[in-house]
Amino acid sequence: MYICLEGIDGSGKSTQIKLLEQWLYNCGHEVLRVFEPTDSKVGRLIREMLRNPHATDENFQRTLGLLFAADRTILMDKIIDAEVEGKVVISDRCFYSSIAYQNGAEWLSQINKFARKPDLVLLLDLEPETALMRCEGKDSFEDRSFLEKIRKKYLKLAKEEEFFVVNANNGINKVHEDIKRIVARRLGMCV
Ligand SMILES: Nc1ncnc2c1ncn2[C@@H]1O[C@H](COP(=O)(O)OP(=O)(O)OP(=O)(O)O)[C@@H](O)[C@H]1O
Ligand SMILES: Cc1cn([C@H]2C[C@H](O)[C@@H](COP(=O)(O)O)O2)c(=O)[nH]c1=O
Repeated sequence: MYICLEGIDGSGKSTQIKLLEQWLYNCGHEVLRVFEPTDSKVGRLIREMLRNPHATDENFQRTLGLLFAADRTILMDKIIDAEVEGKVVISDRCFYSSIAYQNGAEWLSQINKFARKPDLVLLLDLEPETALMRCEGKDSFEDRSFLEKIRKKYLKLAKEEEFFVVNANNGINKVHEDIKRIVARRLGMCV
């Protein structure tokens, strides 16, 4: 089972994924936690590029789209191996981040054709204003109007791809409870 948490910067993905990992582990599941960009050479290059002040330029975004696809392709073996071993894979972002953040769904789908689609996607949804207040100015995408656009794209994707939308305006514990309920149902567990 491959589960992905998506959402704009500062929506609480890292916080929730750690709680989810601990809960799944306590319930007796073997878990692999991954994140994108990864800590591969390509992932580290991406993080460096994200510090660029021109990060929202069109060609810069195209280059990032290609690098994210490469980074993701490298990650796939690890995910597939873990699934074969019966682990639950939980991922902080996946292919859908590229669709939301970079432009051009068609060419992005082409270059991501080796990326496995998650079995379950949870979208942590909240207003960019709140997300920005929670962030610490970590990278150059943290701009209100930009995040507004990204949020709209995510909500559109959620309808098209049947994501579970979680209200991330709530407190950490309530968001965790909501996520647990959705994941438990999918894994056939009781909460
Ligand atoms: N539900 C919540 N209510 C209030 N604060 C929260 C909540 N969830 C997370 N936070 C805080 O908001 C900040 C951002 O959270 P977190 O790093 O988990 O988000 P993220 O989606 O992983 O961000 P990014 O995409 O930028 O890495 C952290 O300081 C975290 O403690
Ligand atoms: C996977 C992926 C990520 N991004 C962006 C989204 C964020 O601004 C950063 C990643 O940092 P975070 O700590 O996980 O928030 O990268 C993107 O633009 N495209 C992608 O495919």
